[in-house]
Amino acid sequence: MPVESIYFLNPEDPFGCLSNASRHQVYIDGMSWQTAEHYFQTAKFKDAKLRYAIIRAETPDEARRIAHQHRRDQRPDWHKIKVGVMRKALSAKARQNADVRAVLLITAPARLKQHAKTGDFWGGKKNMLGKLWMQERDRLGESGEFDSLNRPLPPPWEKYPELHRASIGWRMGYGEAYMEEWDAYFYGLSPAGRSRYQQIFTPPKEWHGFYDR
Ligand SMILES: Nc1nc(O)c(N)c(N[C@@H]2O[C@H](COP(=O)(O)O)[C@@H](O)[C@H]2O)n1
Repeated sequence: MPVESIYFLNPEDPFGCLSNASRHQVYIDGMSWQTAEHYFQTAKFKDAKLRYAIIRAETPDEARRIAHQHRRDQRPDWHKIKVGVMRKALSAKARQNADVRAVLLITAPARLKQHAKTGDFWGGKKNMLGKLWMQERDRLGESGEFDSLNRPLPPPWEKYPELHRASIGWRMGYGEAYMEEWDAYFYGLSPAGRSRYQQIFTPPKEWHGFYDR
């Protein structure tokens, strides 16, 4: 089954809380930051005055604008550390904001992509921001139900497409063993998890009504 892609960029859009510009505070390195963007843009500099100007910027766009204006004063190792800085920002944002965490987890197993208008690093071809979000999603779901949905057990029609629904193979041999495994997996999910699973794996015509058995 093809994996869908979810795009984000503007904070007002349905998955906009994944944008660094969304209005979610983060608490990192002993202080509170207005947005993840404020934290990220400030981290580029060592100069205290400049850092202060970015910290106090009224909007995340303004923080980014000031940082870009002073590009030449960036710390020399910035390109080596920037991915780690971004990872730290996203992790704090998801762990400290329940609404962001809920949206992030419900995106599974879709691919996350920043719909950047400019640049190919955080969005575009490289899509580093999307990749970091997916890594954070995996970490958050590691021991929980969302991990089961990230790596779902495929439904019987995807696992053994050679067996038609009425086949005796589902009552004997490998089909039977798989059906037992699948039942244990599916009925082990919460009602919300089962509902999400059914959205992801819509049965083909032959298997219509399967979930209502
Ligand atoms: N608003 C917006 N529009 C674009 O087209 C973008 N590519 C981005 N990217 C975001 O900007 C931050 C990093 O930028 P710089 O490394 O300072 O260029 C980061 O939050 C990206 O997600 N934003």
